[in-house]
Amino acid sequence: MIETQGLRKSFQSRKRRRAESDTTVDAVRGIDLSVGAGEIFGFLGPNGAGKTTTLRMLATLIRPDGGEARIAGADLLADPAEVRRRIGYVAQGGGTTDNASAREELVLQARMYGIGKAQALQRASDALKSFDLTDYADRHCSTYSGGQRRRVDIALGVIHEPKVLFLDEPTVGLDPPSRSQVWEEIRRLRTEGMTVFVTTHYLDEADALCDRVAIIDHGGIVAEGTPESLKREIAGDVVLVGLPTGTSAAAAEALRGEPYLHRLELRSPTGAEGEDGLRLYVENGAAAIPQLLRTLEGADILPDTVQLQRPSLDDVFLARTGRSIAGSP
Ligand SMILES: Nc1ncnc2c1ncn2[C@@H]1O[C@H](COP(=O)(O)OP(=O)(O)OP(=O)(O)O)[C@@H](O)[C@H]1O
Repeated sequence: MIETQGLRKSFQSRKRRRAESDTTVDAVRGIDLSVGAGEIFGFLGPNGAGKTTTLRMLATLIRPDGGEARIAGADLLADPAEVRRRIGYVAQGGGTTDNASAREELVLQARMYGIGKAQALQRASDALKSFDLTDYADRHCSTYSGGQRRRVDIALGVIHEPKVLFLDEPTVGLDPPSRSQVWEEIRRLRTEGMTVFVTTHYLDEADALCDRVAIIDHGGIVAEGTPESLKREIAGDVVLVGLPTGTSAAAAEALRGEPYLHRLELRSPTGAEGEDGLRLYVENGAAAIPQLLRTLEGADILPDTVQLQRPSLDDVFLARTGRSIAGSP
């Protein structure tokens, strides 16, 4: 449903002062993607990784500098108007106006896609029902909660029944219940046969919502697969050790070479700067913990905390890039 080869885009960032020269930002550096019909496909990466730029190219809002793409059977470069008819796009900030109601917005959006008045009214009222918005349908959008407004945004994105829906960071700023409701709406669209391409920098969102995930960093894909298959790459368990300040280098030194240890990162359990800790990738966490405690005791180091975790998508990102998504700028 979405196929891309070598898609790329650079921006010239203008000089701030005369003495400075213009610089080129390679926002997307050749991306190959293949998204099947009816999939929820996640595009996961830290801020500035190139997610929005990729999405905006696929949604025909900016022209790629190179590469090719076909979306819902139409060619992105040769026939962007046809691509536009077959897709829906919901931008990060959404598209609702304060002083219009959800019903008015939906009817207007349907009319803009050339749908007749009677049918537009019918589609609006069907959408209000399926997105659970009927109770506030005729109030101004300015009175809606963040979650209600987000549901209106998504309803606007699918009013013309597109084959593919692009969502840019759909749950930013939402509280946990609203977030779950938005996930439910996205899953419902999948059961109706829609293909959904969603960008996110939330690890749990990619993990819980998406059938497949591509992880992007510095404009390139660093890993791709189902959340489960990506996590399986990181064999074994993760043990997070919180340590007294100033002891992590000595603790790492003491543990290096232990037979049960696959890899070791100097990183506090919360990822916060200034805190000491280790992230240990081990074969079997329950067996490794007593052994590592003995080794640390032998080096006169008493950990503050020890936690056992299953690998997360952040561990996949860490393994591929040496950095954490959660700790990236
Ligand atoms: N119009 C522009 N002019 C110059 N640089 C740009 C422009 N748009 C994006 N960039 C740069 O391209 C890179 C990728 O940006 P992009 O917005 O695609 O990232 P993102 O992964 O969507 O990040 P975020 O989650 O913060 O939105 C960044 O370095 C950004 O500063």
